[in-house]
Amino acid sequence: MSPPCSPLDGAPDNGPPPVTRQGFRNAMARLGAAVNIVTTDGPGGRHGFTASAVCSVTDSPPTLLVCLNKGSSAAAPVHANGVVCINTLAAGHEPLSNLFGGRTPPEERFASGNWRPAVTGAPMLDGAVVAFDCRIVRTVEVGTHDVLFCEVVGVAEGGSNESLIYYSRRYHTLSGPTDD
Ligand SMILES: NC(=O)C1=CN([C@@H]2O[C@H](COP(=O)(O)OP(=O)(O)OC[C@H]3O[C@@H](n4cnc5c(N)ncnc54)[C@H](O)[C@@H]3O)[C@@H](O)[C@H]2O)C=CC1
Ligand SMILES: Cc1cc2nc3c(=O)[nH]c(=O)nc-3n(C[C@H](O)[C@H](O)[C@H](O)COP(=O)(O)O)c2cc1C
Repeated sequence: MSPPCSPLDGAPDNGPPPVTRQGFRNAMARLGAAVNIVTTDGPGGRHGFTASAVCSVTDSPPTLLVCLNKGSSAAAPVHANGVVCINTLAAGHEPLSNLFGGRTPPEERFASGNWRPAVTGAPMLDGAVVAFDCRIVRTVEVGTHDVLFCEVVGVAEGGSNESLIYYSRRYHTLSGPTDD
């Protein structure tokens, strides 16, 4: 019987393999993830960035985490405002994802899509699969990123049941059940 999975490339017999940045990224490219636009607004100004590194932490209190590159132009506004809205993208939002994932000035990013302020003031996207309005309750610095722990103070579920997924460095669409 064949083994359940192949041996890891480059794994020596006597210890853990060295993992390079590129090796880690290649491995991470094998994981599918929802695509989100994480927005903020307040005294630090309006900003937003595309993020796949978003994860549920606990339901009591309802908390998500977001990993934000410290070098991103969104980092200073996010920390100054202390609030974010995590907008999970639907099928057809690929251009919006690229806009918020590229080196585009913040105001040009918000020229596309319909945005309205959530209770915290962070922009919420019309047509998102779901949007989580959050206050940042804790930040932990790990390497190049800040891990933002975000307490969810409001949820808006959208009408679309087709989610945008990032997998193998490309966008895909995942369909949920239909009502009929
Ligand atoms: N967590 C992050 O900060 C992520 C950043 N990106 C950005 O988008 C660009 C294009 O990404 P891909 O086309 O997927 O090719 P890629 O080869 O740069 O990344 C492959 C995968 O590695 C992970 N990754 C990439 N950069 C990372 C980082 N700085 N820290 C932690 N994990 C990271 C992500 O899961 C990503 O999908 C990347 O160069 C990166 O700047 C993309 C996904 C996640
Ligand atoms: C599909 C996708 C997923 C991404 N995920 C993350 C992420 O989880 N965390 C992060 O800090 N940057 C992530 N990025 C990169 C940021 O969106 C991008 O660096 C930022 O919007 C542009 O940086 P700038 O504002 O400094 O120009 C992602 C980009 C793409 C296209």
